[in-house]
Amino acid sequence: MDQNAMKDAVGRAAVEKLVRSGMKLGLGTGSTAIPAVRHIGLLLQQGKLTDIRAVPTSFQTSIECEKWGIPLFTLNSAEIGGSLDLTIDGADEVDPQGNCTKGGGGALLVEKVVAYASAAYAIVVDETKVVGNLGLRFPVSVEVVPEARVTATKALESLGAEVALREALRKAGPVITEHANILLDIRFKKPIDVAAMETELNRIPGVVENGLFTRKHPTVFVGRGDGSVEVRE
Ligand SMILES: O=C[C@H](O)[C@H](O)[C@H](O)COP(=O)(O)O
Repeated sequence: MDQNAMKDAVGRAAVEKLVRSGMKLGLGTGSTAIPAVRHIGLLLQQGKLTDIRAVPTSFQTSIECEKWGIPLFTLNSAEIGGSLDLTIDGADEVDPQGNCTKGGGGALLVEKVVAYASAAYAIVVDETKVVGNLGLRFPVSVEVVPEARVTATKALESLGAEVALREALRKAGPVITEHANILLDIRFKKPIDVAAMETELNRIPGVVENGLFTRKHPTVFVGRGDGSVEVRE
């Protein structure tokens, strides 16, 4: 089974197991979360799901919801009231405890606000994302105000990280996030205390948010090459 089919299968499995009519849902970003969004859209169109109120985590997710007619709100909307029943999202890496890193698609800021406002949290990944320790192979994303690029880089290096400014692919210059910030990609040479590091990174002046997600205990859906989906509660 190829990776796209795996992502479809894992997204569908999470929706089938967890999404119910009447829910206030946070919807994630990226190539693994979007198939879950599509499946919700399909179930709505088929009348198998009703009364879904969705909060998207990015421009990409909003567009997908618009395509499917999924009713969109913000966390501030009266219909949402700042709390969600469930959020389904992807991840860059996930460890055996369910801690994860996010932000490979640049959407970590709203993703974290939405995740931490959700009663239940589900992560959908393919098996290549499961690691023993976070941040050694795939970098941890750190969203920083542009004015703090150099000072934040120095502070991150003093925490033992290798730091790289995320460059845009088809534009000269850095990636600019949906909130007009830059992204620093940081990689560690040895295992870190992920919960402590999530707090520590946000203490650096100019850091808006970081891609370590350690304060929720998600249900993790892992798509495997043989087409099966493992559910880790
Ligand atoms: O900023 C993007 C998000 O955190 C994504 O959920 C994460 O990067 C995983 O994306 P994908 O499923 O495309 O690998």
